Amino acid sequence: MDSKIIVALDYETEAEALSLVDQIDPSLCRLKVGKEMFTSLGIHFVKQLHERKFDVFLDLKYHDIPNTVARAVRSAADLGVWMVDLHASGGLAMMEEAKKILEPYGKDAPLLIAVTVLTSMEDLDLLQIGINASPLEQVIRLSHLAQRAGLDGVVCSPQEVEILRKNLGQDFKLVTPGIRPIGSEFGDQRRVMTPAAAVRSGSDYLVIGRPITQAENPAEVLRSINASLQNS
Ligand SMILES: O=c1ccn([C@@H]2O[C@H](COP(=O)(O)O)[C@@H](O)[C@H]2O)c(=O)[nH]1
Repeated sequence: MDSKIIVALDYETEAEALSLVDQIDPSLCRLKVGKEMFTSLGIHFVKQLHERKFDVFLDLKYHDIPNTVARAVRSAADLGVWMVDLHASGGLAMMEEAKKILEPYGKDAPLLIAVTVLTSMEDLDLLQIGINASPLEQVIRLSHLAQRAGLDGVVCSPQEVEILRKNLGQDFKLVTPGIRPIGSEFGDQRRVMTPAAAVRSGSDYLVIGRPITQAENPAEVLRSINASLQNS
């Protein structure tokens, strides 16, 4: 099975994360390492996941001058991650330089995707940082920019997937956090959807953290979400 689920391993300790990882199989999901675990554990942790044959999405959301971001992306490629991301709001030149530095890696290059508008943000949040556009308008604008830079896809809310798919084609990867199974708490997420609805809308990958990681039996919840996607 090639699961669409990417589990966001947002844990305080390596032991907690590995206790889940060691109960599951790479056919059930890919794994996302974000700022919390990478800051405390670094590449050693990513290597442990690779040793267990999991594909790793390194979610550090780079945002800096083009040279700095491109070099960070190259380090991610050298680490052998499956996917890596940057913020589209860093601009076209930054995204182009990051894409260019991956050319020597050919088919071994990681997927390079751009974060558009964080799924925790709504209209007011954008207004407060000087963006007078709805999240949807801004996501569309930044997704077109990412595609123009040659990136492989974007991170967006599942609520934006249908329209992006029509505009950007079948091959452009749409990676969606903001996934909340019925009955689970939204927490800080705002632009959300259930796993099955996200898949029906056309999401390529569903990033799911707390609904799995904070569950009493995370491995069981992962299995049941996978099962719910079989008929979507
Ligand atoms: O727009 C974005 C971009 C990234 N994320 C990350 O996804 C997970 C979601 O975790 P949940 O616990 O399911 O909310 C988390 O690691 C975020 O850093 C996002 O949520 N939204």
